[in-house]
Amino acid sequence: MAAVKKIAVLPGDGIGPEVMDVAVKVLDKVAAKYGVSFEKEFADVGGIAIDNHGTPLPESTLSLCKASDAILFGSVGGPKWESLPPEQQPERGALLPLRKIFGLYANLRPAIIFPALTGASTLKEECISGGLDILIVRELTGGIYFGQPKGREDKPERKAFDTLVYSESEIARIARVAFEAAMKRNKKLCSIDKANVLTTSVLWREVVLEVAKDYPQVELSHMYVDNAAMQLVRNPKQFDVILADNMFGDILSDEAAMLTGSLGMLPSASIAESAFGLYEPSGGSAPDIAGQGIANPIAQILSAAMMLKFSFGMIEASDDIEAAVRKTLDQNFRTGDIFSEGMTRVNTVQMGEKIIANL
Ligand SMILES: NC(=O)c1ccc[n+]([C@@H]2O[C@H](COP(=O)([O-])OP(=O)(O)OC[C@H]3O[C@@H](n4cnc5c(N)ncnc54)[C@H](O)[C@@H]3O)[C@@H](O)[C@H]2O)c1
Ligand SMILES: CC(C)[C@H](C(=O)O)[C@@H](O)C(=O)O
Ligand SMILES: [Mg+2]
Repeated sequence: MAAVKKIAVLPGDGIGPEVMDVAVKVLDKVAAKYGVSFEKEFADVGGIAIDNHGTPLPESTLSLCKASDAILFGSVGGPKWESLPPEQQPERGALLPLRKIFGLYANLRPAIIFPALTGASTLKEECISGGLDILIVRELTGGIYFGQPKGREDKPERKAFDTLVYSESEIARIARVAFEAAMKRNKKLCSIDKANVLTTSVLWREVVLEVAKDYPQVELSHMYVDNAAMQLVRNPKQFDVILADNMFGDILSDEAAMLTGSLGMLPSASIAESAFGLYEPSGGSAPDIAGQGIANPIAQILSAAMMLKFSFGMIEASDDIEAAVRKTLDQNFRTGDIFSEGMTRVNTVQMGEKIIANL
């Protein structure tokens, strides 16, 4: 019997608990099928933690994460907590500290168009025919999200500032992750920057070029972020692996999500130097549809699959989940966000049941 893996399950806010419920049931099915055991412990994070404990990242939640092998995260935030001081809000008070505390510097966001979903993409069929498979590698613990100083002054007029800073070691380690990923894929890497304006980007390009010397088989290109945003919708098939800093990667991954049909399809893995990781959908708590039971649970389910692969080394089980998702889409089941004429509309729970039946 394999060692028991301990998972800190943090559903969070909005659609988080709705889609997490389904992902946990998928894990139960995997456990039964593979004769493994997952010890899942739930804790509050984000807005719900503010409501229940007065803080978005309670000490008890943090200790649970520290005692676990991985974190399965839903999403945090929503209108209810938006007027709190920024540092006390769910995003800045819980999600960003978790990323920093656990050194989760490598954020992998695969944007895959399942062939059955080409019709759900906003792009013309010919741009994505044959499917699409892009991996965005986003730096997650540096850049403008964390640089100091950061703050505001109110006199003589209101002024606010964030600092964009990157060191060569931060750039080199994320570049290595991207090159390694490219080696396992189509050996193409596009590094995104704004080197025509930003000094950090000049260093970014310099260091990426140095790391590239260790990966002569990888075809490396550089692209300014504004052009990249345009190229992603013009001809997304030119990309294999995209490497980006924290903020550019945030923006481009939402854009890439839409190519796949919906933000509800895009999972993510945030990993540390060790096998430890936090796994969450790339999208958020979707307050506009929360509480209606209609959210797409696939991003959360595929995030759990990434956890099996990257933190637990359970490649076969992970592939199995992906295959079950693929089969369910081939059977024409669709939540509202990816629904189109002639398909069978299902809600969150039903989508989960269909996927589990295909596992
Ligand atoms: N990792 C996170 O916890 C995370 C990520 C992004 C945003 N947020 C937070 O979420 C809140 C809402 O942010 P937002 O509205 O800008 O972005 P969002 O990602 O929550 O929603 C954007 C759009 O995508 C749709 N969408 C997202 N996930 C979906 C799913 N699974 N199924 C169907 N549709 C889905 C939403 O309905 C909405 O129309 C904010 O408080 C934001 O800070 C949290
Ligand atoms: C909620 C927010 C802090 C977060 C980010 O910007 O990293 C989100 O947009 C994401 O993409 O995970
Ligand atoms: Mg984002």
